[in-house]
Amino acid sequence: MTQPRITLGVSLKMYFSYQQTLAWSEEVAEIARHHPAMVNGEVGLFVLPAFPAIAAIGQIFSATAVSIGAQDLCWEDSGAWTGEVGGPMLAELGCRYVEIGHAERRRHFAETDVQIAAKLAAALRNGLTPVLCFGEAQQLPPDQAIATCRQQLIAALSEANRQQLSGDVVLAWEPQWAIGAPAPAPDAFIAEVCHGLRQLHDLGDFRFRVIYGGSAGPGLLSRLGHQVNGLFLGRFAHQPTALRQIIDEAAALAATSPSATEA
Ligand SMILES: O=C(CO)COP(=O)(O)O
Repeated sequence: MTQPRITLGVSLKMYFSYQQTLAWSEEVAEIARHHPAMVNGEVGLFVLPAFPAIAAIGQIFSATAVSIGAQDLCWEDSGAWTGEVGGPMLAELGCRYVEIGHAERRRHFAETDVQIAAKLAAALRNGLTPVLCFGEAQQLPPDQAIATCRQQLIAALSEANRQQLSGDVVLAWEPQWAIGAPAPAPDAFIAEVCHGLRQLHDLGDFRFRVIYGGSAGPGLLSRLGHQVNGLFLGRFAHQPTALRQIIDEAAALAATSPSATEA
């Protein structure tokens, strides 16, 4: 499948109630139905709600270009895994994306590199595009941040590589210190690290898009230009008007994309 020139993702984390999730999705679907860059596929948007809202927002976004996904999955496909949700059910529900390894899951639920690698393989095995989250814990110079991220990526992709799986993977680089902060990481730092991450070519048989997350909001994409393939949004997409502004910025960027197929 042809990739959008700019990819935007929104994780709603656990911020919204069920009804708030539906109301927000209705407003975003309305934007997506009319935005030329979304209708023509130049700007892609995926939305990751809490599990119970997946089916309902799948209906809301059904006649739009917006893809849906989940914020996590089990590394096993079925069986005695109380409380877990497997990739086959996510695929059945119409998910195209699944987030893996977010810093909050590592921190609060003690997710390990081994579990994250198994989840990534489970996603690919079930035809889901992993949104692989990674990022350095402390502020580091760009070269050290890239080296730290590279190690995390090698670990996260190891099981998929061992099983000779391939496919699209969204690399959602989120410096942990920039998540939930008042402002994103400095523009020049984001640009340099994303450039470095896009130069990593020895990670396996995957097609990567590198998107930045961590207090990303309106204005950032225009400032970064073609240094990134897109953004992974949290709080600053809660207002549909702010998300529309970011989609406008993505559309402007897509229109000046150096490549017809990939930013
Ligand atoms: O973690 C993030 C996206 O998953 C970023 O969240 P914030 O933009 O709210 O910091």
